[in-house]
Amino acid sequence: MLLHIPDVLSPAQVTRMRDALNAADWTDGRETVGAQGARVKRNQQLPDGSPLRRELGEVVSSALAKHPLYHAATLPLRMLPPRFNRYRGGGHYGFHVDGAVMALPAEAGQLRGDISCTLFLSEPDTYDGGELIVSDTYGEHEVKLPAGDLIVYPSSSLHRVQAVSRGTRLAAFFWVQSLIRDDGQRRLLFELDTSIQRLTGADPDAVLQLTGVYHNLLRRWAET
Ligand SMILES: O=C(O)CCC(=O)C(=O)O
Ligand SMILES: [Fe+2]
Repeated sequence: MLLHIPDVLSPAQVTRMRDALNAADWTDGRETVGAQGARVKRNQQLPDGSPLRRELGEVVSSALAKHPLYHAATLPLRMLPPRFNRYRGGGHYGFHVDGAVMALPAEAGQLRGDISCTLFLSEPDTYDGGELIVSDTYGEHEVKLPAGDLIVYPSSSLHRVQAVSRGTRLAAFFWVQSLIRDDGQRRLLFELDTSIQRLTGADPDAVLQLTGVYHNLLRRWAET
């Protein structure tokens, strides 16, 4: 499921983040991928160990923790601390698939990447190109969102970032291991949850029964 989650960061948070990123030291994005990814990746990232990455990553993580739509859509079990990237002057990232299993920091074990996330930090009219293109069984989807908005999509999808021919595209990106590994099951739960929210107040008995169904499906399918 490809889902647009608006307003993860406020305009003030985005502005503060962009100011800090514009003054930051950047490193070659190829440092965090294997040989296959390095062949198609032409962007820059904040160094993994940089204090700024940690500080801004915590702002993103705590904004997500408070976002009901993000929780309903991803059912997160754990996430990799966000990284930050920058594309400009023709920077791009060709078609690739994200790694299936990644190491968590501080030897905290591993994460299975179920869901890939990009949080846009530059306003779309300040750069040309930079669309995230996600390919799935229904074709290719082009995504370019307002600053502060998030796109989530299955990590199993091939995806790429179009070259940025004017301006600068800044973003945060990260991976989530979901309680629900299967994208189809996660989508069903999300649709059920969304309908229950809409019904709330209308028919308390029906809402109670459907809430039971939701939790019992989650109980069947969740892996912790
Ligand atoms: O910049 C983006 O939107 C996506 C980056 C990406 O696909 C990756 O780093 O694996
Ligand atoms: Fe990727």
